[in-house]
Amino acid sequence: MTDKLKVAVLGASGYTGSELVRLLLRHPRVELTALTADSRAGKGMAEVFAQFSGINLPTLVKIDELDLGGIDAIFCALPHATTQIVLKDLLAKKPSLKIVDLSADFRLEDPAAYEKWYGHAHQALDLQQEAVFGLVELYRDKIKGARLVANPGCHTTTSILPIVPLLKAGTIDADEIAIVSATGMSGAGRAAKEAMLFSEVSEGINAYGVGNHRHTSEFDQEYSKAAGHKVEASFTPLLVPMNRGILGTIHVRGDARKLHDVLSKTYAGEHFITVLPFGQTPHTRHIRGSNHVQIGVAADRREGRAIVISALDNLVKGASGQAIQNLNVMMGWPETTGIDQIALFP
Ligand SMILES: NC(=O)C1=CN([C@@H]2O[C@H](COP(=O)(O)OP(=O)(O)OC[C@H]3O[C@@H](n4cnc5c(N)ncnc54)[C@H](OP(=O)(O)O)[C@@H]3O)[C@@H](O)[C@H]2O)C=CC1
Ligand SMILES: CC(=O)N[C@@H](CCC(=O)OP(=O)(O)O)C(=O)O
Repeated sequence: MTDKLKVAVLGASGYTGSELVRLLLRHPRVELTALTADSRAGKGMAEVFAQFSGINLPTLVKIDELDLGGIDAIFCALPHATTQIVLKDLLAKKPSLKIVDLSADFRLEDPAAYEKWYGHAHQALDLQQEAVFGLVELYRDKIKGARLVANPGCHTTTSILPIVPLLKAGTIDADEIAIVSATGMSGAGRAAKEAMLFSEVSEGINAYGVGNHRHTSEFDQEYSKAAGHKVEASFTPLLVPMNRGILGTIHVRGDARKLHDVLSKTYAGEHFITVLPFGQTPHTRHIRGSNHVQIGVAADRREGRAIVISALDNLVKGASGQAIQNLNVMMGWPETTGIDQIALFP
């Protein structure tokens, strides 16, 4: 037990926090030392999530009750804006902490872009500059030496992974990328919201954040870096009445066979990314509960255009699984440690 990394999960009473606890309980090199909550502080995990009944876990405490002396690393699963204030304070108290943050607070490199998309000035600019964008398959080397890693958003992980290699290879027209990304409802978190009630969401599907969803800023940043010039993709998220999963459908201009070839070669050695045979496209059922991403490429009937489809679980590769993959890289552990389970199917 003594050589295990002592880990705290901030926001363990939320969806991504509880998913971290579920996954970390199977991680052989981590000891879950502290769990925090806000309104649910003082409760046991089993009172908040019955799936943890009978499991021995620390009681949920407020963040200011944490004993940092006994903590080596932190997963932060708190709301945007709150996160930057909390992490600035914790790192000032204990600079040696390793942190993987699941919020959007440290994903954008440009403070002006943050201010534009999030409506206020960043409160921890030094940390924003220090943070590494936590998409392991693209930034593995930088993540290795990082103290603070910013896990990307779930919609963005889904559609950055297939498009960045194509932009780097110059095989698609950077001015013609249109993403429609369908998400399950757990992406909205556990806090009660009228728009997320069963009767508001079931038996229907709707677009939201049309033309101005804040994830657009992450696409702009990563697509522009890959292309070497400014890229602005079109992005429309859809809310569908399922619990987990994201399916990104991306329309591009390029030769479908070539795109498939580039993606197959790029991801040939990646454990968590599967490029399906040409013409075959993924289903969210086949990645549910796993850290895997499945990518398909099909030819559009219009010559010179292609359709790329990508699927992942928003709570795993889109959040908590990817966060653990990041910690594994930061610690120099095998990248799949604790997160190599196959999807839950049917
Ligand atoms: N859900 C998803 O699929 C994804 C979410 N994310 C991001 O991850 C983060 C967490 O999301 P999610 O788990 O869905 O959110 P939830 O709403 O389910 O959980 C939020 C957690 O934060 C705690 N909390 C809320 N306000 C405060 C505060 N002021 N101080 C301290 N703790 C607070 C809550 O405590 P309590 O319940 O006790 O009030 C709860 O534990 C967000 O930044 C989100 O954008 C990123 C990728 C995917
Ligand atoms: C259904 C739903 O509301 N989903 C969230 C995505 C959550 C996520 O990945 O992203 P952030 O960490 O950037 O919040 C949304 O569209 O804002």
